[in-house]
Amino acid sequence: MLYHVTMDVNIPRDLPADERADILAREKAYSRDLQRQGKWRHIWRVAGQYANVSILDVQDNAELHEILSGLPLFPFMEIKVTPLLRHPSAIREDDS
Ligand SMILES: O=C(O)CC1=CCC(=O)O1
Repeated sequence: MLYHVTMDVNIPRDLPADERADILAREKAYSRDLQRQGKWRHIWRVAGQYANVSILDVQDNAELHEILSGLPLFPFMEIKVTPLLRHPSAIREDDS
């Protein structure tokens, strides 16, 4: 199943710099691993915001929840999920 996910990040200003750097490094490794697995298909920065728009391709709601709640930045994110399905007018065969 495909999901459109928006992640707004809000890291507290008083978080120690070394802790912040550690979380960001783990976040990057975690998302890159999922991208390599094909589960995290797209990640885009939202211009002018500390936020991203992502497309995830996972088995079901339970797997999506497991992945999102495992994000190192999860405690500092507001996440919105929209389930997607193929549009009847879509012409790309390799994109569902
Ligand atoms: O910087 C972000 O948008 C948060 C994030 C999610 C996955 C990742 O690598 O960074």
